[in-house]
Amino acid sequence: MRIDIISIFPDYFAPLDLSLIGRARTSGLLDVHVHDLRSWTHDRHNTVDDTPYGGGPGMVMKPEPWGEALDSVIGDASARLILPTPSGRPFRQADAERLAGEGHLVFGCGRYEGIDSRVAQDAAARMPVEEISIGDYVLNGGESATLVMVEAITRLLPGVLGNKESAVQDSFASGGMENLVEGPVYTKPATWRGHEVPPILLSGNHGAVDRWRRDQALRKTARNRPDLVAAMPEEGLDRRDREV
Ligand SMILES: NC(=O)c1ccno1
Repeated sequence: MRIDIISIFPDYFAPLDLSLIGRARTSGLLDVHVHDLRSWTHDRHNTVDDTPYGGGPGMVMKPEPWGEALDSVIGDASARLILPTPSGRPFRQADAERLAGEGHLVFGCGRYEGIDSRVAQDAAARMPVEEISIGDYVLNGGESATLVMVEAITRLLPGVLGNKESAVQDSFASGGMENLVEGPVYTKPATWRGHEVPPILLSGNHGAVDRWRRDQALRKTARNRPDLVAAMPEEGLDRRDREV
């Protein structure tokens, strides 16, 4: 997968050199290019914003630099443009799984009051454009949201996680964890400050452990995310599952 990120703060993406993503880049599993939007400005102040038409507070990002940046970055027709914005569709694990199947993603990080809307309109004439929100809150720009989405997406690429099974058991993962969050996890020592690891986990009975883990996932989901329990298909739950 190739990922291009356009931002006025390219240094924001230094974390993409670290840990699993950094190793995926080094190994060639992932090809990430970060671009400074100001590279596509032509005035001595490298201007990227201006006052909004119609008045109002703040500044809007000018379309010209974005248009030139996207023209330059998006060579192939298969690219998909992602625009992080609080007004976008909610980002879910299913989206991370879907986008992990793409060959080329381009993230456009807006700042100020946002990017002139004609940029997305112009881009949509030649590629899929998705406005996506990582949550119902406002950030100072799209950079943090891009980091979140890049991590959620690229960790699913084959070979990035040490054990691909862990992705299958993740909260919200398709294939059995939709609408569920993971239950509690434990490791050695078996006793710590008087707290015991649940004996079932020491039993060696894998079937019983799997059932216990499923039950704990349901209980934690009911406690922390009753909205997900409400969304579960009725046939997947008995009354007990809905209780904490
Ligand atoms: N909630 C979001 O995804 C977002 C992106 C930029 N500002 O907020």
